[in-house]
Amino acid sequence: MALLEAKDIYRSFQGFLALAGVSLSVAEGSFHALVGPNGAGKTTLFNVITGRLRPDRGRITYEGREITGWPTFRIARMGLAISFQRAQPFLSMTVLEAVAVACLGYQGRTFALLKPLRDFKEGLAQAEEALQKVGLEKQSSRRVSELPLGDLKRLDVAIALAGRPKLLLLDEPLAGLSRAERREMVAFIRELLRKEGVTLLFTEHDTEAVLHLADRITVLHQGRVLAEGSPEEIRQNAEVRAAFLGGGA
Ligand SMILES: Nc1ncnc2c1ncn2[C@@H]1O[C@H](COP(=O)(O)OP(=O)(O)OP(=O)(O)O)[C@@H](O)[C@H]1O
Repeated sequence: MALLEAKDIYRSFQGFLALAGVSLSVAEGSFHALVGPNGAGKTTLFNVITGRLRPDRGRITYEGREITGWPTFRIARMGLAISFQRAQPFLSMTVLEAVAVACLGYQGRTFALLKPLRDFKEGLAQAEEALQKVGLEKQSSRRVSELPLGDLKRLDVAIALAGRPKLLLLDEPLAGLSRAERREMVAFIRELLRKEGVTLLFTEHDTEAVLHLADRITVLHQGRVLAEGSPEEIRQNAEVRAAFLGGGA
């Protein structure tokens, strides 16, 4: 069954068509990659799915419910997680505080004058659990801004998992990592999400990692779906090889 569906999505920027009728179906339990050369429209589609951008046309459904145009926070509360780690306010917090604040945010709580301590303690307990899941418990009192990139990416996942999502969206989770770190990150994502039963939709430029991690791949090119299939089908698709895989992107 499809957990997420995008149907015939159009989105333009000042007359430039970034998405020209894209459809995508993410099956529950799958690891689905969205790939394509620079400017193909991947981030724009992510932003439309998560409510950061409104599509000009088309529909997004999640668990069979139409969510097109819903605000991001409402979509997040339905169990569709996106990463927050690069948001400025998080950088000055400790690792534990960043995850705790995210936990409270998912539950629609804030630091009000009344009951803040009890809520925050609950948030901290959940945050500790999330940090253990990603192996960052020893870093919990470090500032987010001091973390090496590999740990920042794990924090990204911890923050997303704190909302107990069904679907996780990761935009280039391996960007900036060394070859060895990328391998480790792929194994980490795969094991953790399988254990948690989380469906994954991700973008990534590292072709080797995509072929290892994904069980379904959609290839975007110039705002359109060029191909869709299993890693093996995509690897053998001549059009894809010409437009993308052979291009070293
Ligand atoms: N806010 C914006 N204003 C104007 N043009 C935009 C905007 N956002 C995206 N675009 C354009 O839309 C096209 C698709 O961009 P998008 O960022 O979705 O591509 P992408 O596939 O994510 O690329 P990359 O792999 O480089 O991140 C690009 O030509 C980009 O310049």
